[in-house]
Amino acid sequence: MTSTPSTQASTTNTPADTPNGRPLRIAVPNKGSLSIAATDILRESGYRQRQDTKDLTVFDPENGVEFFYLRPRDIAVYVGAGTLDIGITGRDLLLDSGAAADEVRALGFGRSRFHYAARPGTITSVEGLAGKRIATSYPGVVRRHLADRGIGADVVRLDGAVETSVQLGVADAIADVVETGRTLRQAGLEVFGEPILESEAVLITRAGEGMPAGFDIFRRRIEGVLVARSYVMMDYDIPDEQVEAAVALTPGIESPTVSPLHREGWVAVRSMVPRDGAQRLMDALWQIGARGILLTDIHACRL
Ligand SMILES: Nc1ncnc2c1ncn2[C@@H]1O[C@H](COP(=O)(O)OP(=O)(O)OP(=O)(O)O)[C@@H](O)[C@H]1O
Ligand SMILES: O=P(O)(O)OC[C@H]1O[C@H](OP(=O)(O)OP(=O)(O)O)[C@H](O)[C@@H]1O
Ligand SMILES: [Mg+2]
Repeated sequence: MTSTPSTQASTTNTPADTPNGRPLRIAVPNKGSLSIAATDILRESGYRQRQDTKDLTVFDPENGVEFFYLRPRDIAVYVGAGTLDIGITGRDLLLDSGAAADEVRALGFGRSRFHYAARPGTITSVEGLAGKRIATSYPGVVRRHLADRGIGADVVRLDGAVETSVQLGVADAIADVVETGRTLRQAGLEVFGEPILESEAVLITRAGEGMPAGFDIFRRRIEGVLVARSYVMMDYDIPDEQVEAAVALTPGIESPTVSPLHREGWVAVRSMVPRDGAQRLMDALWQIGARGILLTDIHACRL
């Protein structure tokens, strides 16, 4: 990818400058596996998002940001060129683009592995790829992976449905995104070798530049939502003599809140706990005498 695309905001809500200078410009996947989860996290972070999947841009003047809905593959190119300040894209797409953009935060959705695969028994190791044809939509990632290992192979670039290329005789092996493995099985292919990389959605900014103005607030909002998703609030009542044992089980992020109860000899404890394992924690608290144990969702936070 060598060209630098220009941004063309072509909706009616083109922004004027915000009072604090120009808005922060953020690239969001317009379709594909990352699109819905990306707009969900932005909406939960309090940003205005598009109502219609055909909208190309959304201006959010209250928050001083403008969103550009772009092909996920192009997002790193815009951010690397400095045309846009921040992007949400896949780590694999960022690496494939070779753009001058850096991953600043993993976002915990759009997880996948990138693997080589072939018909069982034909190619069973990365070394076995020497002299073969490998079909992929990620030629940058694959060429680098092969070059690092000194393996010469012919990389065939396809836009999608890469798994079918072996059956059609276009390639001997493929390198592609694997999520459940269903597509590979359907095509009669099997992965071999270690995963080439593990990917998920990431926040990216331009490499070598300081963080763009306004980035701190944006990042804090996103982090607030991610923490809120992975933690729950736990409340319980416990006899005084068991408080230390209970607090050891639920240490919270900084320190749990312990408040007096009207009932003599008892206190109420409130603490954030990881969502995973919260039920086991409730069992353990019950065992040591806690009662009235409540779990509630957190929608957003600043820690
Ligand atoms: N099951 C999946 N299939 C494809 N990409 C996935 C999957 N799960 C996660 N991803 C991630 O989504 C990004 C690819 O997004 P992209 O929109 O280009 O492909 P897509 O979901 O295949 O969309 P489309 O094929 O409709 O263009 C990559 O970062 C990839 O790792
Ligand atoms: O392991 P799985 O759960 O089967 O998912 C992985 C498949 O999904 C994606 O294809 P997509 O449907 O996006 O079609 P495409 O190849 O045309 O992009 C990806 O390219 C793999 O083919
Ligand atoms: Mg696809």
